Amino acid sequence: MTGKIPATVITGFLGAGKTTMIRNILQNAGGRRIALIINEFGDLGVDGDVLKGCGVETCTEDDVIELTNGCICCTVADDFIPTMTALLERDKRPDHIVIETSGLALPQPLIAAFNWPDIRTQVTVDGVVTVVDSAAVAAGRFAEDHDKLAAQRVADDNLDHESPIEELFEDQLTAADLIVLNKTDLLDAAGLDLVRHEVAARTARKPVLVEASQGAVPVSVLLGLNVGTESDIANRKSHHELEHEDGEEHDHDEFDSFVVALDGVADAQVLIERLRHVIEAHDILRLKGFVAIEGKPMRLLIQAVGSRIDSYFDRPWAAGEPRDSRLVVIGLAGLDRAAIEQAIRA
Ligand SMILES: Nc1nc2c(ncn2[C@@H]2O[C@H](COP(=O)(O)OP(=O)(O)OP(=O)(O)O)[C@@H](O)[C@H]2O)c(=O)[nH]1
Repeated sequence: MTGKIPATVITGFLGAGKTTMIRNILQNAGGRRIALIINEFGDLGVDGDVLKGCGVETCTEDDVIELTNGCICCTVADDFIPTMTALLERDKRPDHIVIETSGLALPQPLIAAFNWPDIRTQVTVDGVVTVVDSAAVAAGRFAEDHDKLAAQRVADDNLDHESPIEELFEDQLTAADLIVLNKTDLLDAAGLDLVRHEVAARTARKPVLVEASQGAVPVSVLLGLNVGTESDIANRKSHHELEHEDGEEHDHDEFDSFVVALDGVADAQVLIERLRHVIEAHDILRLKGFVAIEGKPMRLLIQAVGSRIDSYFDRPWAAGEPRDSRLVVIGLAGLDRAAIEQAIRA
């Protein structure tokens, strides 16, 4: 075996643009054989599907491995390590491994897993890239919402944290070797300046910041950082690790996710307007999935981050493929599932 295989960990909050950036990496890989490990919260596998459908020749279905368990950090031993081991046993080993964490994952335990004896000898963390939704930062989505927190505390005595979203955002920044301020197309210069300061203020470390739109960062900037991050975990502790130095497990009770299945949808625009309304009424953080529109040969991909909704027909339904319409909904714990399902299906 020649040197260790570099692995890039791509993290960032729900909807920041991780999958979009990875797609850009695959399209510009320059012949490099890249294996992808993708983890998603909410078991619908939308990201894997988007990437498998990206039509990049160098990226075959075999090279996209999905861990649909939701939280890479909690499943490190159960899922991630055997997946990684199997990948390393393949005849054709990848030149580079890219791991997309779920938008709700703490990257720290994942990075620590690279110190497992079987893995450490064969792979090294090239670097941790944290993708930031600059528009969401500018809109104050990661700043503490005191009213909402107070309401959550009333509902749950055990809430020992500050805002779970804010903590997670900071933990993902703290893990970074490189921070991509994405979605700059949605901001003006002053807004971007504010985001730069806000992000820098939320991590004691000083990782490099790059700005991007649609995750378009040159591959030469993203890959080949050569940091060996697994040897530097002591400097990147999460809030949770700092609070519980005994390494107590964290859980995701703070977030909630479920899938809504729809029957035939007649009009895409009507559905999207309805979704916008539901997202705002129920404070949904992320909603995505595929929908069959009656009479249309293509499936509609829906991607909502907060109340910003993107949608496009991504590919024709395959012959014999069930035309299922399913949307994954993610929000803070306590989502009113029955009301949301009813409103989406109305
Ligand atoms: N306007 C704008 N939209 C973007 C940009 N980058 C990504 N998006 C959109 O934001 C939405 C979420 O992008 P994804 O790449 O799926 O985000 P993600 O971080 O992988 O999301 P999760 O896996 O759910 O955490 C999609 O609708 C993208 O098209 C950008 O730079 N500008």
